Amino acid sequence: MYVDNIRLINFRNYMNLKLKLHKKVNIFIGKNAQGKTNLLESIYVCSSGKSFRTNVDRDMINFKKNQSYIGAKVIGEHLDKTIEIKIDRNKPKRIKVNKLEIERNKELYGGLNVVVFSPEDLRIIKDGPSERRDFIDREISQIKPMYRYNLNKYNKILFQRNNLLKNMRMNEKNKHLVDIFNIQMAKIGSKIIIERAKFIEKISRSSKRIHKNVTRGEENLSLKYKTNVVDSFNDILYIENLFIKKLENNIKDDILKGTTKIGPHRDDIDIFINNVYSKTYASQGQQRTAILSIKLAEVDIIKEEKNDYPVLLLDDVLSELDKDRRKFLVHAFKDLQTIITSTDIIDIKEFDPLNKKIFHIDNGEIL
Ligand SMILES: Nc1ncnc2c1ncn2[C@@H]1O[C@H](COP(=O)(O)OP(=O)(O)OP(=O)(O)O)[C@@H](O)[C@H]1O
Repeated sequence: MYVDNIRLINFRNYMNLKLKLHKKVNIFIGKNAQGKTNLLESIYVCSSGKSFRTNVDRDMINFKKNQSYIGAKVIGEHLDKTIEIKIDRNKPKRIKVNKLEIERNKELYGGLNVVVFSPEDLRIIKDGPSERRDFIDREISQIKPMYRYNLNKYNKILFQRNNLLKNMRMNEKNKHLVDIFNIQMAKIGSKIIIERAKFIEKISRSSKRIHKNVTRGEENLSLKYKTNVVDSFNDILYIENLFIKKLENNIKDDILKGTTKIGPHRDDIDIFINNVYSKTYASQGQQRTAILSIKLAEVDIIKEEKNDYPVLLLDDVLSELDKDRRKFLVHAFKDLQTIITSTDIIDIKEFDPLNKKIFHIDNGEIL
Protein backbone atom coordinates (compact mmCIF):
# COMPACT_ATOMS: atom_id res chain seq x y z
CA MET A 1 0.00 0.00 0.00
CA TYR A 2 1.06 3.60 -0.31
CA VAL A 3 0.05 7.05 0.84
CA ASP A 4 -0.94 8.99 -2.25
CA ASN A 5 -1.32 12.39 -0.63
CA ILE A 6 -1.44 14.15 2.74
CA ARG A 7 -3.22 17.27 3.92
CA LEU A 8 -2.17 18.92 7.18
CA ILE A 9 -3.83 21.92 8.82
CA ASN A 10 -2.40 23.39 12.04
CA PHE A 11 -0.53 20.15 12.66
CA ARG A 12 2.60 20.98 14.71
CA ASN A 13 4.57 23.47 12.55
CA TYR A 14 2.55 22.74 9.38
CA MET A 15 -0.12 25.42 9.01
CA ASN A 16 -1.48 24.29 5.66
CA LEU A 17 0.17 21.55 3.67
CA LYS A 18 -1.00 19.65 0.61
CA LEU A 19 1.48 17.04 -0.47
CA LYS A 20 1.46 14.44 -3.22
CA LEU A 21 3.83 11.57 -2.48
CA HIS A 22 5.75 9.26 -4.78
CA LYS A 23 4.63 5.61 -4.83
CA LYS A 24 8.14 4.43 -3.99
CA VAL A 25 10.95 6.46 -2.42
CA ASN A 26 10.33 9.92 -0.92
CA ILE A 27 13.29 11.74 0.57
CA PHE A 28 12.73 14.79 2.79
CA ILE A 29 15.79 16.91 3.42
CA GLY A 30 15.92 19.71 5.94
CA LYS A 31 17.97 21.22 8.73
CA ASN A 32 17.19 20.39 12.35
CA ALA A 33 13.80 21.41 13.74
CA GLN A 34 12.17 22.11 10.35
CA GLY A 35 9.38 19.50 10.60
CA LYS A 36 10.81 16.25 9.20
CA THR A 37 9.76 14.06 12.12
CA ASN A 38 6.46 15.94 12.36
CA LEU A 39 5.65 14.83 8.83
CA LEU A 40 6.38 11.16 9.57
CA GLU A 41 4.37 11.50 12.77
CA SER A 42 1.32 12.70 10.81
CA ILE A 43 1.46 9.57 8.62
CA TYR A 44 1.89 7.35 11.67
CA VAL A 45 -1.18 8.95 13.29
CA CYS A 46 -3.22 7.94 10.23
CA SER A 47 -2.18 4.35 10.82
CA SER A 48 -2.89 4.01 14.55
CA GLY A 49 -4.79 7.13 15.63
CA LYS A 50 -1.90 7.92 17.97
CA SER A 51 1.52 9.50 17.81
CA PHE A 52 4.80 7.62 18.25
CA ARG A 53 6.31 10.49 20.23
CA THR A 54 3.57 11.64 22.61
CA ASN A 55 0.59 10.18 24.45
CA VAL A 56 -1.08 13.58 24.53
CA ASP A 57 -2.95 14.27 21.29
CA ARG A 58 -3.10 18.01 22.07
CA ASP A 59 0.69 18.23 21.67
CA MET A 60 0.19 17.80 17.94
CA ILE A 61 -2.03 20.90 17.56
CA ASN A 62 -0.11 23.96 16.46
CA PHE A 63 0.86 26.04 19.51
CA LYS A 64 -1.25 28.99 18.37
CA LYS A 65 -4.37 27.05 17.32
CA ASN A 66 -7.13 25.02 18.95
CA GLN A 67 -7.72 22.41 16.27
CA SER A 68 -5.66 20.32 13.99
CA TYR A 69 -6.52 18.25 10.90
CA ILE A 70 -4.67 15.37 9.26
CA GLY A 71 -5.96 13.82 6.06
CA ALA A 72 -4.40 11.06 3.98
CA LYS A 73 -5.41 9.10 0.93
CA VAL A 74 -4.18 5.52 1.09
CA ILE A 75 -4.13 3.20 -1.90
CA GLY A 76 -3.55 -0.52 -1.51
CA GLU A 77 -3.92 -3.82 -3.34
CA HIS A 78 -7.57 -4.06 -2.36
CA LEU A 79 -8.36 -0.72 -0.82
CA ASP A 80 -8.71 2.94 -1.47
CA LYS A 81 -9.20 4.86 1.77
CA THR A 82 -9.38 8.42 2.90
CA ILE A 83 -8.41 8.77 6.54
CA GLU A 84 -9.21 12.02 8.35
CA ILE A 85 -8.35 12.91 11.92
CA LYS A 86 -9.45 16.03 13.79
CA ILE A 87 -7.80 16.88 17.09
CA ASP A 88 -9.36 19.57 19.25
CA ARG A 89 -8.01 21.07 22.50
CA ASN A 90 -11.42 20.84 24.14
CA LYS A 91 -13.17 17.92 22.47
CA PRO A 92 -12.45 14.22 21.91
CA LYS A 93 -10.50 13.35 18.79
CA ARG A 94 -12.61 12.46 15.73
CA ILE A 95 -11.58 9.94 13.11
CA LYS A 96 -13.26 9.34 9.76
CA VAL A 97 -12.55 6.63 7.23
CA ASN A 98 -14.05 7.30 3.80
CA LYS A 99 -16.15 10.07 5.40
CA LEU A 100 -17.68 7.71 7.99
CA GLU A 101 -16.89 8.41 11.61
CA ILE A 102 -15.31 5.51 13.53
CA GLU A 103 -15.47 5.13 17.27
CA ARG A 104 -12.16 3.77 18.33
CA ASN A 105 -8.53 3.76 17.17
CA LYS A 106 -8.87 -0.01 16.93
CA GLU A 107 -11.06 0.29 13.84
CA LEU A 108 -8.33 2.31 12.16
CA TYR A 109 -5.74 -0.45 12.52
CA GLY A 110 -5.09 -2.22 9.25
CA GLY A 111 -6.25 0.69 7.07
CA LEU A 112 -2.69 1.92 6.74
CA ASN A 113 0.17 -0.29 7.88
CA VAL A 114 3.46 1.40 8.67
CA VAL A 115 6.84 0.40 10.00
CA VAL A 116 8.86 3.20 11.61
CA PHE A 117 12.59 3.10 12.14
CA SER A 118 14.07 6.01 14.10
CA PRO A 119 17.18 6.54 16.28
CA GLU A 120 14.92 6.23 19.34
CA ASP A 121 14.26 2.58 18.45
CA LEU A 122 17.59 1.74 20.09
CA ARG A 123 15.58 1.94 23.29
CA ILE A 124 13.99 -1.39 22.33
CA ILE A 125 17.34 -2.99 23.14
CA LYS A 126 18.72 -0.56 25.70
CA ASP A 127 15.75 0.22 27.92
CA GLY A 128 13.62 -1.92 30.21
CA PRO A 129 11.04 -4.62 29.40
CA SER A 130 8.14 -2.16 29.04
CA GLU A 131 9.81 -0.63 25.97
CA ARG A 132 10.02 -4.08 24.35
CA ARG A 133 6.43 -4.93 25.33
CA ASP A 134 5.22 -1.63 23.81
CA PHE A 135 7.08 -2.45 20.62
CA ILE A 136 5.52 -5.90 20.14
CA ASP A 137 2.08 -4.69 21.24
CA ARG A 138 2.14 -1.95 18.61
CA GLU A 139 3.21 -4.33 15.88
CA ILE A 140 0.79 -7.15 16.70
CA SER A 141 -2.07 -4.63 16.90
CA GLN A 142 -1.41 -3.60 13.29
CA ILE A 143 -1.80 -7.16 12.14
CA LYS A 144 -4.54 -8.19 14.56
CA PRO A 145 -6.77 -5.32 15.76
CA MET A 146 -8.47 -7.69 18.25
CA TYR A 147 -5.16 -7.96 20.09
CA ARG A 148 -5.29 -4.26 21.10
CA TYR A 149 -8.84 -4.75 22.36
CA ASN A 150 -7.78 -7.73 24.51
CA LEU A 151 -4.76 -5.89 25.80
CA ASN A 152 -6.84 -2.91 26.94
CA LYS A 153 -9.28 -5.27 28.62
CA TYR A 154 -6.46 -7.16 30.36
CA ASN A 155 -4.95 -3.90 31.65
CA LYS A 156 -8.31 -2.83 33.09
CA ILE A 157 -8.72 -6.13 34.95
CA LEU A 158 -5.14 -5.94 36.20
CA PHE A 159 -5.75 -2.42 37.49
CA GLN A 160 -8.90 -3.54 39.32
CA ARG A 161 -7.17 -6.61 40.78
CA ASN A 162 -4.27 -4.48 42.04
CA ASN A 163 -6.71 -2.05 43.69
CA LEU A 164 -8.46 -4.95 45.36
CA LEU A 165 -5.14 -6.37 46.59
CA LYS A 166 -4.27 -3.02 48.16
CA ASN A 167 -7.64 -2.87 49.96
CA MET A 168 -7.25 -6.43 51.16
CA ARG A 169 -4.18 -5.49 53.18
CA MET A 170 -6.64 -3.79 55.54
CA ASN A 171 -9.73 -5.86 54.95
CA GLU A 172 -9.82 -9.50 53.85
CA LYS A 173 -13.55 -9.75 53.25
CA ASN A 174 -13.40 -9.33 49.43
CA LYS A 175 -11.15 -12.31 48.92
CA HIS A 176 -13.69 -14.17 46.75
CA LEU A 177 -13.51 -11.31 44.20
CA VAL A 178 -9.86 -12.11 43.59
CA ASP A 179 -10.88 -15.53 42.23
CA ILE A 180 -13.13 -13.83 39.67
CA PHE A 181 -10.32 -11.52 38.58
CA ASN A 182 -7.92 -14.47 38.38
CA ILE A 183 -10.21 -16.28 35.94
CA GLN A 184 -10.75 -13.16 33.80
CA MET A 185 -7.06 -12.32 33.75
CA ALA A 186 -6.10 -15.86 32.78
CA LYS A 187 -8.70 -16.01 30.00
CA ILE A 188 -7.60 -12.83 28.28
CA GLY A 189 -3.96 -13.02 29.36
CA SER A 190 -3.48 -16.42 27.73
CA LYS A 191 -4.70 -15.02 24.39
CA ILE A 192 -2.13 -12.23 24.68
CA ILE A 193 0.61 -14.74 25.52
CA ILE A 194 -0.19 -16.92 22.51
CA GLU A 195 -0.18 -13.97 20.09
CA ARG A 196 3.09 -12.66 21.51
CA ALA A 197 4.75 -16.08 21.31
CA LYS A 198 3.65 -16.49 17.68
CA PHE A 199 4.78 -13.00 16.70
CA ILE A 200 8.19 -13.26 18.40
CA GLU A 201 8.80 -16.65 16.83
CA LYS A 202 8.09 -15.19 13.38
CA ILE A 203 10.09 -12.02 13.86
CA SER A 204 13.02 -13.98 15.27
CA ARG A 205 13.09 -16.31 12.26
CA SER A 206 12.78 -13.52 9.72
CA SER A 207 15.18 -11.06 11.38
CA LYS A 208 17.80 -13.81 11.78
CA ARG A 209 17.80 -14.31 8.00
CA ILE A 210 17.90 -10.58 7.27
CA HIS A 211 20.61 -9.94 9.85
CA LYS A 212 22.83 -12.65 8.34
CA ASN A 213 22.63 -10.82 5.01
CA VAL A 214 23.17 -7.35 6.48
CA THR A 215 26.25 -8.50 8.40
CA ARG A 216 27.55 -10.74 5.58
CA GLY A 217 27.11 -13.84 7.63
CA GLU A 218 29.08 -12.54 10.59
CA GLU A 219 26.31 -12.16 13.14
CA ASN A 220 23.57 -14.41 14.37
CA LEU A 221 20.53 -12.54 15.72
CA SER A 222 17.84 -14.25 17.79
CA LEU A 223 14.86 -13.16 19.89
CA LYS A 224 13.38 -15.15 22.73
CA TYR A 225 10.05 -14.57 24.40
CA LYS A 226 10.13 -14.57 28.22
CA THR A 227 6.99 -14.85 30.31
CA ASN A 228 6.59 -15.89 33.93
CA VAL A 229 3.35 -17.75 33.13
CA VAL A 230 4.40 -20.71 30.93
CA ASP A 231 7.21 -22.23 28.87
CA SER A 232 5.19 -23.76 26.04
CA PHE A 233 2.63 -21.96 23.95
CA ASN A 234 0.63 -24.55 22.04
CA ASP A 235 -2.36 -25.18 24.25
CA ILE A 236 -4.49 -22.22 25.39
CA LEU A 237 -6.32 -24.21 28.09
CA TYR A 238 -3.04 -25.36 29.57
CA ILE A 239 -1.83 -21.74 29.69
CA GLU A 240 -5.09 -20.56 31.28
CA ASN A 241 -5.02 -23.24 33.99
CA LEU A 242 -1.38 -22.75 34.84
CA PHE A 243 -1.93 -18.97 34.92
CA ILE A 244 -4.79 -19.33 37.47
CA LYS A 245 -2.75 -21.75 39.57
CA LYS A 246 0.24 -19.40 39.68
CA LEU A 247 -1.99 -16.42 40.58
CA GLU A 248 -3.48 -18.45 43.44
CA ASN A 249 -0.10 -19.66 44.67
CA ASN A 250 1.23 -16.13 44.69
CA ILE A 251 -1.71 -14.45 46.38
CA LYS A 252 -0.07 -13.85 49.79
CA ASP A 253 2.87 -12.10 48.22
CA ASP A 254 0.58 -10.13 45.88
CA ILE A 255 -1.52 -8.86 48.83
CA LEU A 256 1.62 -7.90 50.72
CA LYS A 257 2.97 -5.90 47.79
CA GLY A 258 -0.42 -4.69 46.51
CA THR A 259 0.48 -5.70 42.98
CA THR A 260 0.22 -8.71 40.63
CA LYS A 261 3.46 -10.55 39.98
CA ILE A 262 2.33 -13.18 37.49
CA GLY A 263 1.12 -12.32 33.98
CA PRO A 264 2.01 -10.98 30.53
CA HIS A 265 2.30 -7.45 31.97
CA ARG A 266 5.71 -8.64 33.19
CA ASP A 267 6.80 -10.22 29.87
CA ASP A 268 10.10 -9.45 28.19
CA ILE A 269 12.04 -10.38 25.05
CA ASP A 270 15.70 -11.37 25.15
CA ILE A 271 17.61 -10.17 22.10
CA PHE A 272 20.85 -12.05 21.45
CA ILE A 273 23.64 -11.35 18.97
CA ASN A 274 25.97 -14.32 18.46
CA ASN A 275 24.31 -15.94 21.48
CA VAL A 276 25.24 -13.15 23.89
CA TYR A 277 22.85 -10.71 25.47
CA SER A 278 22.76 -7.67 23.14
CA LYS A 279 21.66 -5.19 25.82
CA THR A 280 24.85 -5.72 27.82
CA TYR A 281 27.45 -6.82 25.32
CA ALA A 282 26.65 -5.48 21.84
CA SER A 283 28.23 -2.28 20.51
CA GLN A 284 26.00 0.68 19.62
CA GLY A 285 26.48 -0.13 15.90
CA GLN A 286 25.56 -3.79 16.44
CA GLN A 287 22.46 -2.80 18.38
CA ARG A 288 21.42 -0.37 15.67
CA THR A 289 21.86 -3.01 12.97
CA ALA A 290 19.90 -5.55 15.01
CA ILE A 291 16.99 -3.10 15.23
CA LEU A 292 17.23 -2.47 11.49
CA SER A 293 16.96 -6.23 10.86
CA ILE A 294 14.00 -6.49 13.24
CA LYS A 295 12.23 -3.60 11.49
CA LEU A 296 12.80 -5.12 8.04
CA ALA A 297 11.49 -8.43 9.39
CA GLU A 298 8.34 -6.57 10.43
CA VAL A 299 7.91 -5.41 6.84
CA ASP A 300 8.02 -9.07 5.75
CA ILE A 301 5.55 -10.18 8.41
CA ILE A 302 3.03 -7.47 7.52
CA LYS A 303 3.38 -8.36 3.84
CA GLU A 304 2.74 -12.02 4.66
CA GLU A 305 -0.23 -11.37 6.95
CA LYS A 306 -1.89 -8.55 5.02
CA ASN A 307 -0.93 -9.51 1.48
CA ASP A 308 0.37 -6.00 0.92
CA TYR A 309 3.53 -4.10 1.87
CA PRO A 310 3.41 -1.54 4.69
CA VAL A 311 4.77 1.99 4.26
CA LEU A 312 8.28 2.30 5.69
CA LEU A 313 9.10 5.49 7.62
CA LEU A 314 12.80 6.11 8.25
CA ASP A 315 13.52 9.04 10.53
CA ASP A 316 17.07 10.28 10.14
CA VAL A 317 18.67 6.87 10.43
CA LEU A 318 20.80 6.89 7.29
CA SER A 319 23.69 8.88 8.70
CA GLU A 320 23.94 6.35 11.52
CA LEU A 321 24.54 3.41 9.18
CA ASP A 322 27.72 2.60 7.30
CA LYS A 323 27.83 2.45 3.48
CA ASP A 324 27.29 -1.31 3.22
CA ARG A 325 24.27 -1.23 5.46
CA ARG A 326 22.77 1.70 3.59
CA LYS A 327 23.19 -0.26 0.36
CA PHE A 328 21.38 -3.17 1.92
CA LEU A 329 18.52 -0.87 2.89
CA VAL A 330 18.24 0.51 -0.64
CA HIS A 331 17.81 -3.03 -1.90
CA ALA A 332 14.97 -3.54 0.59
CA PHE A 333 13.14 -0.43 -0.70
CA LYS A 334 12.39 -1.55 -4.21
CA ASP A 335 8.98 -3.06 -3.46
CA LEU A 336 7.46 -0.60 -1.01
CA GLN A 337 6.75 3.06 -0.39
CA THR A 338 9.47 4.51 1.79
CA ILE A 339 9.51 7.93 3.38
CA ILE A 340 12.97 8.97 4.47
CA THR A 341 14.12 12.06 6.32
CA SER A 342 17.66 13.29 6.38
CA THR A 343 19.54 16.43 7.35
CA ASP A 344 22.17 15.88 4.75
CA ILE A 345 22.06 15.35 1.01
CA ILE A 346 25.33 13.36 1.11
CA ASP A 347 23.50 10.61 2.94
CA ILE A 348 21.43 9.79 -0.08
CA LYS A 349 24.08 8.96 -2.71
CA GLU A 350 23.20 5.28 -2.50
CA PHE A 351 19.68 6.12 -3.58
CA ASP A 352 20.75 7.39 -7.01
CA PRO A 353 19.42 4.40 -9.00
CA LEU A 354 16.03 4.49 -7.28
CA ASN A 355 12.70 5.70 -8.54
CA LYS A 356 12.28 8.61 -6.13
CA LYS A 357 11.19 12.14 -5.33
CA ILE A 358 13.22 14.58 -3.24
CA PHE A 359 11.58 17.30 -1.14
CA HIS A 360 13.17 20.07 0.89
CA ILE A 361 11.59 21.05 4.19
CA ASP A 362 11.98 24.53 5.60
CA ASN A 363 10.11 25.59 8.71
CA GLY A 364 6.89 23.66 8.08
CA GLU A 365 6.87 24.30 4.34
CA ILE A 366 7.81 21.92 1.58
CA LEU A 367 9.80 23.51 -1.22
N1 LIG B 1 2.53 21.78 18.54
C1 LIG B 1 3.43 22.47 17.83
N2 LIG B 1 3.12 23.64 17.26
C2 LIG B 1 4.00 24.35 16.53
N3 LIG B 1 5.27 23.94 16.31
C3 LIG B 1 5.64 22.76 16.86
C4 LIG B 1 4.74 21.97 17.63
N4 LIG B 1 5.42 20.86 18.05
C5 LIG B 1 6.66 20.96 17.56
N5 LIG B 1 6.81 22.10 16.84
C6 LIG B 1 8.00 22.59 16.15
O1 LIG B 1 8.41 21.64 15.19
C7 LIG B 1 9.83 21.72 15.06
C8 LIG B 1 10.44 20.33 15.22
O2 LIG B 1 10.04 19.56 14.18
P1 LIG B 1 10.62 18.11 13.97
O3 LIG B 1 10.74 17.41 15.26
O4 LIG B 1 9.83 17.51 12.89
O5 LIG B 1 12.10 18.47 13.49
P2 LIG B 1 13.07 17.71 12.52
O6 LIG B 1 13.08 18.44 11.22
O7 LIG B 1 12.78 16.27 12.50
O8 LIG B 1 14.43 18.02 13.27
P3 LIG B 1 15.68 17.09 13.68
O9 LIG B 1 16.50 16.98 12.43
O10 LIG B 1 16.34 17.96 14.69
O11 LIG B 1 15.17 15.83 14.23
C9 LIG B 1 10.36 22.59 16.16
O12 LIG B 1 10.68 23.84 15.59
C10 LIG B 1 9.18 22.71 17.11
O13 LIG B 1 9.15 23.94 17.77
